[in-house]
Amino acid sequence: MTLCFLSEISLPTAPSYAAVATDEYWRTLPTDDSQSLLAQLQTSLDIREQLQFFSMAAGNILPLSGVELQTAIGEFNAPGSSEASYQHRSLLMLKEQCLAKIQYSSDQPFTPLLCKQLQTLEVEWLYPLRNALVVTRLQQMAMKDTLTGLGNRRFFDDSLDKFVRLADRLQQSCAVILLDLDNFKQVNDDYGHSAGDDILVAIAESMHSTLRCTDSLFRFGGDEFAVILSGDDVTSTELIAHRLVKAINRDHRCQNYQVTASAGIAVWQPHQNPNELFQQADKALYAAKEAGKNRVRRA
Ligand SMILES: Nc1nc2c(ncn2[C@@H]2O[C@H](COP(=O)(O)OP(=O)(O)OP(=O)(O)O)[C@@H](O)[C@H]2O)c(=O)[nH]1
Repeated sequence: MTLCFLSEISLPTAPSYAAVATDEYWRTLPTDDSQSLLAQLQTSLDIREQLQFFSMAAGNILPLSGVELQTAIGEFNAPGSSEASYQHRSLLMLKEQCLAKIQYSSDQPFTPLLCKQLQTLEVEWLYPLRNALVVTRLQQMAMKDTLTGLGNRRFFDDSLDKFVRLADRLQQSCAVILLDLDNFKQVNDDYGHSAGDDILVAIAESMHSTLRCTDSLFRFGGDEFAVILSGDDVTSTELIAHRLVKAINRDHRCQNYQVTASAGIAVWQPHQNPNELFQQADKALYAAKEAGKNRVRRA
């Protein structure tokens, strides 16, 4: 028996259902039979955790190799999910509202009886899932800048904290790029606030397409953006900062309004706290402005 699933499991009572479904060992694990699925689902507002509970219960109906949930806020897979010969799809509907599409995979066919049993289980999930979706959506909204859709200042602060702690623990590195538009006030003054907003959106798009999806990009404040890099990407911090500044230079909308950008970068040093790292990047940004704007400076 491969125990590799165990390390991925955060909930002691909810191991990967894929492992449960395919291995005898799991039946000997202590389980809390007194807890119904509904009671378990009600202990969490985290969609991944709920999916784990649900998948465990579904895995008792037939051996499953995967459960995939598609919702308006993202797609989620039960841990250990893999492809199999048979699929069964279902819509999780609550009062004519489609909360999610669910797809089960198994090496056994889904008979009408099994489908009915799965449906009974799905009904138990509807309200807890609805609550988890609402909470997750609200959390996402609280972390987003409404104009550009990028992460906001709060998200940046949380992320920087996490990246620094991770760097410390794994003895890796991380870096911050702070980027501030040059002469942006002039756009608002000359062409109006709405033209300024359009430029901010265009710049967010342009920066987003310049970065890889693993990079974390935030709109930090009015015309300030931030990027956090970690792991191997840190060695390319300077290159990435130059690429971002160039991308803004090349954007025809920025050219039209004569908007450029300055960037300051700082690479995390062991034992530095997030605030110190940020202050360093901010100083470097100030130096880039002082040196004539439209350039990158390193702390
Ligand atoms: N359109 C728009 N403007 C904003 C928004 N948030 C902040 N601003 C404006 O952004 C400008 C930022 O000010 P500064 O950073 O001092 O202006 P700047 O001209 O870029 O100055 P330098 O950084 O020295 O080049 C201010 O005029 C703010 O009113 C927003 O959401 N939309």
